[in-house]
Amino acid sequence: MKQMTQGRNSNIKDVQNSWDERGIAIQKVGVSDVHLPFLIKTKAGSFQSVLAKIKLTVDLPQEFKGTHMSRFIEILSDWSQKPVSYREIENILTDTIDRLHAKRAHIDINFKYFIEKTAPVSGFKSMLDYDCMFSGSLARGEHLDFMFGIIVPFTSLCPCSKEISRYGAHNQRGIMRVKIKQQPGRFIWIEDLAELMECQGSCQVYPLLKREDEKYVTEKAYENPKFVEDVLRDLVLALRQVDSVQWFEVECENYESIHNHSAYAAHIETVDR
Ligand SMILES: Nc1nc2c(ncn2[C@@H]2O[C@H](COP(=O)(O)OP(=O)(O)OP(=O)(O)O)[C@@H](O)[C@H]2O)c(=O)[nH]1
Repeated sequence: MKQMTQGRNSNIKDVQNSWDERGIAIQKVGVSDVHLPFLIKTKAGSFQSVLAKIKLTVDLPQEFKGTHMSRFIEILSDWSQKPVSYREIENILTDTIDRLHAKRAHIDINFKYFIEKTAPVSGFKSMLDYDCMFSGSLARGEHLDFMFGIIVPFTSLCPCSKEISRYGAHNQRGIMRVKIKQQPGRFIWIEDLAELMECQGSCQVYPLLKREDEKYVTEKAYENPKFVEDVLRDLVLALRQVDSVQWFEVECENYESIHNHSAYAAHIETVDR
């Protein structure tokens, strides 16, 4: 789909290329809220077709009036047909720097990714959706600065409620948001990070549960009560164990069933190796 970007319409004025006198270099200019089908590489060696929401930008020197917006869409349209993961993000950004004659390029790709879950007792299979984000920044001649983010749902059961109540304990669905940066060249599969994260709640969530599964998850959460702080701390310990992780940001949020507000905890860490 790559098209000629120059040499056409030489009789139409190129306003973008005209001079700007305000002396302001722009740090990020480009396109946002671009929705495109993208192919995301899977751990199994294939790819998943997702609906991606994309922001792609470059720097613009102070002397130019405007960037060439059409070229961002040319680039994204080309890449929407090739399976993408960490390495391809670097290639997309190199391509963007070259085609926009820029010094730096940045991309955010947000998408829903599906992973098959197996119900704990019945073994029924179903697909759970995870919100994911690839974010990359590249300057000419430098290493890719890549961040991977994922949101994973979980069940939590309150240890205080369990301790003080004659019956039951309040429990709820929560979410963990994790963003990680890894050593250059290292990459963790979405499937592996999701699995590591969802072990940290009182119990995992599943799209499809039969009665025997429902009994199992109810009792499992009851045997494994956790405050939002417990979930966060266990997640921090688990992320420190992933040897390629250099930096992470973690947020946990419990949509409390006894309040109309959430319990929230957050932590940012540069891992000391
Ligand atoms: N820079 C800039 N471009 C805009 C803006 N609004 C619309 N445009 C775009 O201007 C584009 C056309 O300009 P270019 O992308 O430079 O197109 P072109 O000159 O035909 O293409 P090239 O030969 O690749 O430079 C259209 O894609 C419009 O989307 C804006 O606010 N800023």
